[in-house]
Amino acid sequence: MVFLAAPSGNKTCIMSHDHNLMAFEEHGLNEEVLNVVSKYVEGTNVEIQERYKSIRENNIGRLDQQHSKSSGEHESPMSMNLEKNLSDALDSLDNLFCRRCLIFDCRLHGCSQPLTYPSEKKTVWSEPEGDRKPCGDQCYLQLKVVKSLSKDSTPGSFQDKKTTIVEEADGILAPSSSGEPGNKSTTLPTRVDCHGYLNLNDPVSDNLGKRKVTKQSDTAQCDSRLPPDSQNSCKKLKRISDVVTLISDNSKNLNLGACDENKHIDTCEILDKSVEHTSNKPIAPSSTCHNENDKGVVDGSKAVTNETELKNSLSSMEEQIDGMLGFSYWKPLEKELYLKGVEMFGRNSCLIARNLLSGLKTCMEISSYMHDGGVSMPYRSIISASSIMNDSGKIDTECTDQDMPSRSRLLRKRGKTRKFKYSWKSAGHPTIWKRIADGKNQSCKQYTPCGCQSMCGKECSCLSNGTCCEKYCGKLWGYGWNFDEVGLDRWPIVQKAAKTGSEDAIVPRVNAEVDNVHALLLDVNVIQMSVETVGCGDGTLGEPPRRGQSQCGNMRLLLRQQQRIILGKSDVAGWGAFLKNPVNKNDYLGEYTGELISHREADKRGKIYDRANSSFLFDLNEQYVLDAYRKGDKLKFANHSSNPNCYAKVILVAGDHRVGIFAKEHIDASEELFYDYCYGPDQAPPWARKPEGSKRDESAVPQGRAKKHQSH
Ligand SMILES: C[S@@+](CC[C@H](N)C(=O)[O-])C[C@H]1O[C@@H](n2cnc3c(N)ncnc32)[C@H](O)[C@@H]1O
Repeated sequence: MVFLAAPSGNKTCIMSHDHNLMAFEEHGLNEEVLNVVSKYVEGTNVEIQERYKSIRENNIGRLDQQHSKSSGEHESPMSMNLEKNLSDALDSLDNLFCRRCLIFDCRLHGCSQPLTYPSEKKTVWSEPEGDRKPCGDQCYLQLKVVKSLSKDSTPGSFQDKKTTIVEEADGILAPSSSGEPGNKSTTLPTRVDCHGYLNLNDPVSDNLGKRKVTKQSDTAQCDSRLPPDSQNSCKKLKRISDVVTLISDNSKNLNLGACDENKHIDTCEILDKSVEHTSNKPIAPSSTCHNENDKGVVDGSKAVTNETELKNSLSSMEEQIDGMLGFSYWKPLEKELYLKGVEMFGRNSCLIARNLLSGLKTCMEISSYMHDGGVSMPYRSIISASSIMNDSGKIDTECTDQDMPSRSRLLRKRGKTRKFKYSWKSAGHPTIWKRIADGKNQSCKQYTPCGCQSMCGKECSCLSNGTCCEKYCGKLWGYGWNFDEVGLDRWPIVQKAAKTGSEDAIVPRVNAEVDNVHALLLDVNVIQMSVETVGCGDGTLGEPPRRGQSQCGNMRLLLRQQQRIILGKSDVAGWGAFLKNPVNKNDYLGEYTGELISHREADKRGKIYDRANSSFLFDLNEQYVLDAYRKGDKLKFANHSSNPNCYAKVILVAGDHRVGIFAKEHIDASEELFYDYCYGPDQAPPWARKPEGSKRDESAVPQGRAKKHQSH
């Protein structure tokens, strides 16, 4: 029984806790449950019982109503309620969780980011599979350790016993492939504890040898001439028989860890009964399962007269077994979280476990579920009450990643009409990416360095790609590395080297492979730089780089090399931004930051802001608007002027559009900063309208680029 309440010592109000309610719903209102719950919540058993009853009475009408509407899913009202809450919570997760930064409410990448598919996910931020480190004791990668151990095995080792369990650990095979010759069959953890994972540290794991493990050829022995349904039933049957055999064989030796030994024995008894029950079902000759291992478990020679009955029987039996073993029984809530995890992180059980199923399922369990057709399980529950068959009679474990129904399809099947948020077309990419998608910038990639051997000029590929120089640009690789990569303590050395060009601290020629450069930079003794070739342009879209600068212009935003800004009472309106130290023309002053919101959202907010005659909206690109009302830096207080001393520029930095504020001229210390909000024609509020006859300052922000949102 899993209780999700606060741990003891931090008692919580039971009846406000859906989870505890669920416990009663699931396990009944008996003494044992009450005892457990009372450990976590205030009150005596009687009080808890009474409170539960009263809350249930209050809720039951509403919940039952919901329940009766459900289409054949046999879930408790409480769990449905939980699912509903979960669905709401997942909505926020969808909207607010940044797939790139892996934080909530990231201000660089905006809301409702597009779904990232596993294949894409890996290239964006996941480590390659091979480099991945186990996420913990219960990581599925731990099974790889077994695999590597087994390679060096002596007689009696895992490999020697031809177990396929270690192969499963690779997380490659889905049960769907199990029927093909040469493929590995579904396997089970050798040592099953309450959580159903393999405890490699336990000598009991050696019991693997006693298990009648499924051999590679087992599944192939299912008659390939049988119809798919029968073959799959056969495989399913075998899997169950494996479990039973495993349990039976090891029942005396297995230490179930936290499990009660008696409970385990009970489990075996029940399993035996289940098996008996199943084996009594006649099996058709055509469905014969010629598996030696199944002997004594399922009589493969008997005829099936009612295949549906068999399937149902298998289904319920497997559920029963799964539930008892605890490792593959997935509650609707967990399935939902799992599905969401796959959407967000791809088939990465480590990340799913850590981010979405922490405390509910281990990485190994998730991995096993994933490769056991788990991806399709929620689908299964929607289509059919049976846990085996779907509408078309295909066994669901046949579903692969590609088969996985999209969330929208799931929702449609549930009768919901929520708008599908994740489509490739509605992707919230910055404008430049859209242009790439339109085919206008085919060669542009996010981190493609320009490779200019000397000062970037008009020929710089960054410019022709429509993107700015990024951190790997040019010869001055050192400047392309941020603090995280070089190390904060070493960065000043790199900077100094870049500025002075002193050859004692540095040696040119760092334009090697990126990885090598990384390595070189970590050891500053061997850093080599070509200092005379600094400068990759200032990263402004479409603008040629500036020559003669002592450093690469586009690094300033990235490196946050900004001026000190002071907040003070404006000479013009409300608060204003002031400069602490003097700056020169074109110096970078700082960034205009805020919440990244859609234009639609900005329109809504703009109406509200306009009523207060104070707006912090800034049009970033075709997709996004920055709203600095709640978030942002001091520069958000810079006021508008048609004759400003600053200008704002949208710059593409490492794939993100960001707004830099630059000095339009020399500015003295303590001066107030102004820039042109660039309101569109006829849209400027009265205070932003130019006096009659005055000429617009065309050198300011280009029209349609960095401009205040058109609300006034
Ligand atoms: C981004 S805020 C600037 C900070 C603002 N002064 C404050 O105290 O919060 C923009 C708002 O400041 C006011 N504002 C900015 N420039 C102005 C100007 N030149 N004249 C009058 N009001 C101005 C407008 O209300 C505008 O919506």
